[in-house]
Amino acid sequence: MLASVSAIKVTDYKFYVNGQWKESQSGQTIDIRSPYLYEVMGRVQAITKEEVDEAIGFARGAQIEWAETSLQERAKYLYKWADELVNMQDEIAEIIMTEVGKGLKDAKNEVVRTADFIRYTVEEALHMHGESMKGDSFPGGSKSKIAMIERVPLGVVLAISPFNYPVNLSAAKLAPALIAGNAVIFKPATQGAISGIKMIEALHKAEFPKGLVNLITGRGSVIGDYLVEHKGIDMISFTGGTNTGAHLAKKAAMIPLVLELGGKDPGIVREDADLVEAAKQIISGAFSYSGQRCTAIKRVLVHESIADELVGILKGEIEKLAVGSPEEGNTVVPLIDDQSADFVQGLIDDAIERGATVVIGNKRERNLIYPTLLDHVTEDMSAAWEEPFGPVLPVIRVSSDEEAINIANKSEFGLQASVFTKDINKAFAIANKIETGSVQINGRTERGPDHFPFIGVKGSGMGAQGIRRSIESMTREKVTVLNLSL
Ligand SMILES: NC(=O)c1ccc[n+]([C@@H]2O[C@H](COP(=O)([O-])OP(=O)(O)OC[C@H]3O[C@@H](n4cnc5c(N)ncnc54)[C@H](O)[C@@H]3O)[C@@H](O)[C@H]2O)c1
Repeated sequence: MLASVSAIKVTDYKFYVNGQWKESQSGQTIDIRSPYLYEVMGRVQAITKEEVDEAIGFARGAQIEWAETSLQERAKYLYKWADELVNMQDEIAEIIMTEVGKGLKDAKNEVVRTADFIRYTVEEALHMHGESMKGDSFPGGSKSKIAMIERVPLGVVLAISPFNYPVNLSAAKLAPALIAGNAVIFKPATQGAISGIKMIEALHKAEFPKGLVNLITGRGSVIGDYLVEHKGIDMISFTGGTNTGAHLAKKAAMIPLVLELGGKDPGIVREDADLVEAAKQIISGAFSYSGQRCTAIKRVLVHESIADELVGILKGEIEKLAVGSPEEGNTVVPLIDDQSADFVQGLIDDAIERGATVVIGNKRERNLIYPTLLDHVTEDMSAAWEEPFGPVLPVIRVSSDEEAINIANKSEFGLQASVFTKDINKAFAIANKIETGSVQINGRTERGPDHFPFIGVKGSGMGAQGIRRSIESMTREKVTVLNLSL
């Protein structure tokens, strides 16, 4: 059973516009329910379209002056924000835990990692330089023509983030946008909005210019499409599900978009792999935070000759996983809501019905799904293709590297993949053929370290994140040509 040590104090949170915390004119709020305490922990404002217009108006005004300030000056504000986050780490981590059901240690790591992210972003920006070109390198061109190429901000960036890393994935949009001279409209995931509000409380303490960052909360049905189609938005940086991302991409016309979406990352295990090490990586990849990570390992493609042995080791590792409330530091915790748990259970039920074997798991208490390992999963089962965002790991047995590559690439997703083998040549041969943004050799799939480029292809996204790439995506090149009389 889930234990609760928290006494919940329900707080009404305001939204943040022009440097002030405000209640919405709508008079309406949205309840935020803790996924494991099953109680309302707070309420956020359901803001109106007029308030969206107002926030974007303030952002547009503030951005002009902000872009004029020196990089060193902008850096000072961001460093201060990072310091304030570290000062507030206990308070913010407690909120992340209660709101999205993440263990306290991981929640605290998320906050500290975010401060590191912000600092690194500043340092990266301080070391980015433009370039110059002379005209005479092109046939017929003249030495007297010199192009100076610099990066300039895009204007107002709309940052939309998902529930699972409500602070880190939000700051991963705000920090590059701000250091590059943009203003931000930040729309956190509804479940995750209070964590986002806390992050902005830290930002408020850093005394950024008013209106530069505005946090808006509201019902997706009222403000979602309105925001995305708004003429005052110059770029959208979105992280979330593939369906939401695809919907948004259709709505947003003629502005740059970066989309980081869902995944179905395979762990490919060759015959020659160190099975004990591979199993450790796979289990941590698949089950930390109940698999609610975009880069969780979401299927195992294993050579049939070693499949029994691997499945045995995986089962042993799963037996060691702690299951229950995040307040007790468990690895497998209740899912974000009942609907998500129903979806995961549906995938398990469908696989069993079609002949998969339950090695361990298939047990549920409300939205807590016990870690489940399914063997003999075949291509006709939804578990082979759908992203569960929950603690279920399907094992698909293959007879060759080619078959593994083929099944890996048949997926609509293309985020990451892991290849486990002792043969580095084979590892590269497989990696070269895998259609994902990144391939991990002998390691679990994961986003960090945060300065690596992070790329989703096919249904997993568009464009790139990773500190330098994010700054580049939120700026454009501007060319000034000097025509000398030589
Ligand atoms: N690739 C990555 O970097 C990455 C990282 C984390 C999570 N994810 C993915 O995110 C998903 C889980 O997160 P989620 O459940 O919060 O995703 P989601 O798609 O339900 O929501 C993401 C965000 O979109 C907003 N939204 C919903 N409808 C909208 C609309 N019409 N217009 C504008 N915004 C709208 C939500 O309020 C939220 O802020 C998983 O699929 C996971 O793989 C991807």
